[in-house]
Amino acid sequence: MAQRYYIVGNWKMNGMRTALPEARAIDRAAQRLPKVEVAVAPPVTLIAAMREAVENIGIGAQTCHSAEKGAHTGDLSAAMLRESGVEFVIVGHSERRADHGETDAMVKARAEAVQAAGMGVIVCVGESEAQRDAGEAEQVVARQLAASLPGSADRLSVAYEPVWAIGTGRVPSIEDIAAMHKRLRSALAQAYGEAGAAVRILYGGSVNGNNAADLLSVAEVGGALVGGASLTADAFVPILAAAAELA
Ligand SMILES: O=C[C@H](O)COP(=O)(O)O
Repeated sequence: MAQRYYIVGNWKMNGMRTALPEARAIDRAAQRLPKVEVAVAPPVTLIAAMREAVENIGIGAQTCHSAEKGAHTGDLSAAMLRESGVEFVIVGHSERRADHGETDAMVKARAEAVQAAGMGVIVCVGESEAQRDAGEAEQVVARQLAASLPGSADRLSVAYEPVWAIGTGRVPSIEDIAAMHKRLRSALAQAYGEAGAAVRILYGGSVNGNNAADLLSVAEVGGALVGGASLTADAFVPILAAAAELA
């Protein structure tokens, strides 16, 4: 494949300072596996310490506000996150959409704010189990993507995460992942023309060391967004190794 696999660990609301040795071990593995682009999005409270602790992995944030500043108690702007040491921000994760009512329009605005601050952005989309069962997964996700995408493909990645596969140990069939990623690729071409081809499409949802090779082998899967299995080096490094093996 032309681009390096992009393997991103999303620590969600996990990790105190006692987790920093895990980040250091992931960092050492990433140094040994230069064919893979590795990143971790820790909770905001760990960003500064992780910045000090690692050299070979990217560091990201898990969400941000779309405004530059103002009366938004508890929120952080893209520029603040950049100053704190991150290079990318995940936006539109299904947990943000469900827990905080983030709409497609909000996701789009956040993605544009992240780009305006000069960082990479990962826009997440995915169907519910009911939508998958109703045979509507592709249409729903394509619609969600079209409404969530920023105006530019600059430093953009997309993560396809079926909601029902997150943290459940269940993954879609290889055929279903292939069909969805193909659909997303054509949606990106429609949105951005030629520039859409450079956008990496990650798969997320119960990725682990045992299934990573199969999932990353699917056409148009350019990496993975990993939750639970990114919290320890023991679980995460086998995923990085699988990507390196395929690179
Ligand atoms: O952002 C990561 C995803 O929500 C996947 O989480 P998971 O690997 O624990 O299923």
